[in-house]
Amino acid sequence: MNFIPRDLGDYAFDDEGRPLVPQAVQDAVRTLIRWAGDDPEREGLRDTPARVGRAWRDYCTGYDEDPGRHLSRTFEEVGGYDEIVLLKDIPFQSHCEHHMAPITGKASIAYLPRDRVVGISKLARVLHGFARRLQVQERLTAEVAQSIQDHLQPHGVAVVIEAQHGCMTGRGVRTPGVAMVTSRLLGCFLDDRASRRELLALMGY
Ligand SMILES: Nc1nc2c(ncn2[C@@H]2O[C@H](COP(=O)(O)OP(=O)(O)OP(=O)(O)O)[C@@H](O)[C@H]2O)c(=O)[nH]1
Ligand SMILES: [Zn+2]
Repeated sequence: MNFIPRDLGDYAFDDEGRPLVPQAVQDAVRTLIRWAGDDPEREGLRDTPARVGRAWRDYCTGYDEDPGRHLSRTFEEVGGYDEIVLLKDIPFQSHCEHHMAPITGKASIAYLPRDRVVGISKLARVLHGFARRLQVQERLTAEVAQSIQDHLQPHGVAVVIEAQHGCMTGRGVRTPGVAMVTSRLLGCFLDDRASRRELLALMGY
């Protein structure tokens, strides 16, 4: 799993339980403020470097976990249920690795259980574990699908993500209102047309 050790020191927390932000991180934010054209010493910006550091710890908590761990607790007794399980339109936020701009969207995650199911919230937890990192949407989609495949070994997995990229709306091409759609289908959803049709109908596509 893709754990990246932070090379700026161990986590430490202040009296209120907030993470302390290393000086190097605060200096980097101060430099960025200067580069943006403002004065990091003016009153309104004085605490901003520490806030930004804490915010980025918060955006990127996915590096602190193996999202697949959420899938380790499974249930076998589900009354013989052997149809598609779909968690639809899960809202999420991520950040693009090119500009570190927000990616906001929704994901639909489905699987066809073989003999084990997971608590349904765990599918959303897996999504957030991969989303709270610097990402491209294609990799996020593939990682969520592969994690479910590896841990549950179901008959099939499908992940469809629709998202808007802040780097396309607030800057650059400045084109709001467009959604990027990505999908990863595995197992029966890839190989079997009837399963795929049923899945896409359930998802509303
Ligand atoms: N495929 C893909 N592209 C992404 C994603 N997030 C951001 N991008 C794109 O990454 C590309 C980076 O392109 P570059 O030409 O290196 O960077 P840039 O000069 O800032 O590009 P513009 O955004 O077109 O101004 C841009 O086209 C972004 O729209 C993503 O999740 N998947
Ligand atoms: Zn971007």
